[in-house]
Formats: sequence, C-alpha cells, structure tokens
Amino acid sequence: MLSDLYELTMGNGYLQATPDLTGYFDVYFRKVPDDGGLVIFAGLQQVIDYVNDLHFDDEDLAYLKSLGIFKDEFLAYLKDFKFSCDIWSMPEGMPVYANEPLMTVRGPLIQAQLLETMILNTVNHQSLIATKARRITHAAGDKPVMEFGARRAQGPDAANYGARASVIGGAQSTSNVMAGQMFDIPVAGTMAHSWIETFPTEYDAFHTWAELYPHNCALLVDTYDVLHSGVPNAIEVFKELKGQGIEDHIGIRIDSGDITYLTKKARKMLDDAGFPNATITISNALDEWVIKTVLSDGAQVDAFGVGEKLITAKSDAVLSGVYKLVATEKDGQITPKIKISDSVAKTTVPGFKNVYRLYNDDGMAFADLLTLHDEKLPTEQPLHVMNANPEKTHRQATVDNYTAEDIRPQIFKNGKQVYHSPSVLEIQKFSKEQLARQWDEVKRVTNPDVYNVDWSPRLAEVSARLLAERSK
Ligand SMILES: Nc1ncnc2c1ncn2[C@@H]1O[C@H](COP(=O)(O)OP(=O)(O)OP(=O)(O)O)[C@@H](O)[C@H]1O
Ligand SMILES: O=P(O)(O)OC[C@H]1O[C@H](OP(=O)(O)OP(=O)(O)O)[C@H](O)[C@@H]1O
Ligand SMILES: O=C(O)c1cccnc1
Repeated sequence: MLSDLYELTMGNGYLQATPDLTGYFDVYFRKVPDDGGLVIFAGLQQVIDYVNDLHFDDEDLAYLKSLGIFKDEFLAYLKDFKFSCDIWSMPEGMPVYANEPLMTVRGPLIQAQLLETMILNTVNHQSLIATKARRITHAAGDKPVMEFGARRAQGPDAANYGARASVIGGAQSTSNVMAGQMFDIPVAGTMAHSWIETFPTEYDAFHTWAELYPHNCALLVDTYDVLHSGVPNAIEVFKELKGQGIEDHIGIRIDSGDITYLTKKARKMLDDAGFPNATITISNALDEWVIKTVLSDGAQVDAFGVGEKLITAKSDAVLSGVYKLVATEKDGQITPKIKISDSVAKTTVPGFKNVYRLYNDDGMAFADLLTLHDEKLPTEQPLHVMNANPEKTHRQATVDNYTAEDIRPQIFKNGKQVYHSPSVLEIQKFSKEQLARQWDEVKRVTNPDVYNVDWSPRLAEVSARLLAERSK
C-alpha cells in the first residue's frame, strides 16, 4: 500500500485498456548529489523483501474499495495478486553513474507500474545515504567512522535503513541497536555527557566506567575542560588500571571545540603519560569537508563519530532517481518508447538495455556502455561509442584494449527470486573492491572528474529515430 495513488489508478486502467501489454521500466538518476563523482547503489534488498511479500489483504482491499474509484475486476486482480515480473539490477554497493539504468523491471504493465513508488523510495534513500557515507569514509581514509545519527534521522525508518546504507558506504559500525539487530551490522559507542555529570567528579565517572567496560573504555573528555580536566582525569584512571589489561582498549572522545588544536595537545599528553595506544575519537557535526580539513591540518584523530550530516545527507538531501517506461512488448515484439522534454536531461533513453562496464588492461573501469538488450557483450576492438550525457551526445570515442562485464545480474525471473542476497558486510566489502577499480579522479570529494557513460551506436540510432518521429 506504500504506493502513489496513480500507480493504482493506472493499474485499474491498464487492466481494461491494455491487459496483454508488457512494460519495461528503467530506474536511473540524472545528477550525483553534492556534485560528486559517483553514487553507491543501495536498497535492493528492501525491494526484494517488498516484492517477495507483495499482496493485498482484506483490509487493504476494503480501503481501496471505499475510495470508490476502482473496478471490481481490478480489486479481484489485486486480491489474487501473483507477481510475475523480471528484474535486473546493479548489486548493492556498486559505484554507479548518472543516466544509466540501475534497475530494469519487465512485466505486465499493471504490476511493473505498481512497483514505482516503493522502488524509488527505497533506492533513492539508501543510495543517497550510502553515497554520503562513501564521501565521509573516503575523507577519513583508513580511520574508522561510526554512524551516530539515529537521534537526528527523519524518523525510525530513516535511522534504521540509513544505518544500513551508512555501513554499505563504508561506516564501520552504527550506534543504532535496532539496525544492528535487523541487519547484523556491528554496533559501537562511547558515553554521553549525562554519565559524567551524574557523578560528583569527572574522575569518579571515568573510573566507574573503566571498571565496568575495561575492553571498551573511550572516555568523553569535554564536559568541563578538555585539556585541564578531561584528559588529565582520563590519564589518571588509565594509570591506576594499568597492568589490568585495559591498555589496548582505552581512548578519549572529544565532542566540541577546535578539533585540530585539542587533538594535537591531547595526543601529546597521552603519549607523554605512556599511553601511545590510547585512541582519540572526535564527533560534533562532522562531514567530509570538516574531516578532510582537520586531517590535512594535522589533527591527531583515530576514529570519527558522525551523526546528523550523514544520516540526513544534509548538504544535498535528495537523490532524484526516476522510474521511466522505456519499452512495451506485445506478442514478443519489443517497441522502444521515449518521453520528450524541452530539457534534454529529461528526455528518456528508449529501449530494453544492457549495461556493461569497460575495464582497461590494469582492470580499472573507464566507462559504462549502454546497449540494446540483444546486442552481444562487446568484444570488438576497437569499439565505437557515443557519450550518453544528454549535453554531450556529440562526443564520440573509439576504445581499444578493453574488457567488458555485464554488471546487472537478474534478480527476479518470472516473479521468482533468482539472486542470492549478500549480507550487509559482504556488500560493504564488494563496494570497496569495486571502488578500488575506479580512478581517484572520479572518487575525490571536490570537483571530481566525470566518468563516461556511453551509448552503443545502435542505441543512439534508436534514440535519434524516436526523437525525429516524435518531433515531426
Ligand atoms: N579545527 C577545525 N577545523 C575545521 N572545522 C572544525 C575544527 N574544529 C571543529 N570544527 C567543526 O566546526 C563546527 C563547529 O565547531 P564548534 O566546536 O565551534 O561547534 P559548537 O557546535 O559551537 O560546539 P559546542 O559543542 O562547543 O557548542 C563543527 O562542525 C566542528 O566539527
Ligand atoms: O553531531 P553529530 O554528527 O550529529 O554526532 C552525534 C552527536 O550526538 C551527540 O550529541 P548530543 O545529542 O548529546 O548533543 P550535542 O550536540 O549537544 O553534543 C554526540 O555527542 C554528537 O555530538
Ligand atoms: O556512543 C556515542 O558516543 C554516541 C552515540 C550517539 C550519538 N552520539 C554519540
């Protein structure tokens, strides 16, 4: 029932007007948030779960009937709903680019149309957060990032699925226990200022904590004064418990003030006191830009806690993925479809398509190639391609010495799941492996290079033909 009304009113109409027509829909986006170089695709698992459970119960049907706009025949169709679509999709964690089909849904129009709202809701949200997490973890380099955003997320679903997406995008853990339980991802955390304030002294608070949690002893040192109270008290507690096995699990967290200045001073104090292994975690409205700045200024940081700016993707909070009809099929005959717009960016790319990733001799990806579905995996050397960016279609290229990979496995075949779902941590690993095959120039946070998404000449021909026909 999480569906825009028009999916259902169209479904009601398709059943009467075009009952035997098959539709092909592509999911894609036109712009990477934050003017970034790539998006990390996420949310497929929740689409799979949704599709596997797609049904209308008596209460749903009674509600829809009460709206007074649906034919009984349509309500009967929903009652006996049996999903029979095919779905192809990028795997979760994949670096993906503008104007390429991330998913393609093929099936009875009435069914394929119905999936639009939920697919976009799920994929747009999780890909947005995974992409933000990728930017933040990229800025953090090899230092771990903990996701701390549940309290600032836009509601419970955003907290839970946002935590999942953050881990896909590279976060090492989440503070959100429900997300840990739901998705089997690591949970972690430190303590709040309330813990410190509860005790007569900061020292008492630290000491009690260290005895309680000798294996996870990160003390929050900024309640009163980081350098004159917090760090000295932490050191005193560490000294007292030295030799009791806590040395490798100790650290401090700084949650306010000038990160660069305070961490440099704190690092020196900890080192001078004989605790070079004590880690320094920082938090406080962090994002990729603050992290990059403080690290380049020499801040002494071992880990980051990142909340509101990650879980809300604050700097650019929408991924505008769309779901567009690209072809219909009747009696085995596929007819490409196009939507024309004054804005070239909003003109759709017609046809049932495949997506190939092209790699050079070193295994580095240099372009994605869209072809019509019946074109074979490209092997001819050299290969002629055309730029798919609607503003750059005049740019053509000839590529040589490449290998091509079909990067969209089939997920559903005739309504049955044919894809083995990886765990979230497996997805995170896959994402890192795929990112290692992307150029640094595309991955950087500021002014990245634009990755090539190309069309095969046949696909370009179909697009040009449909445009010309419709413009007559
Ligand atoms: N050395 C630094 N360089 C760049 N940005 C920093 C540095 N230190 C802190 N920041 C960032 O600047 C922003 C403001 O930090 P500041 O501690 O002044 O904030 P605040 O919210 O006023 O803190 P407080 O919790 O003390 O009220 C935060 O996003 C913080 O992460
Ligand atoms: O700043 P974020 O990236 O969202 O990270 C999470 C924040 O949540 C906690 O703050 P809390 O809710 O206790 O309030 P605070 O902002 O006053 O520290 C924590 O101390 C961080 O500051
Ligand atoms: O565990 C922490 O330190 C934590 C958790 C949520 C938000 N801020 C901090």
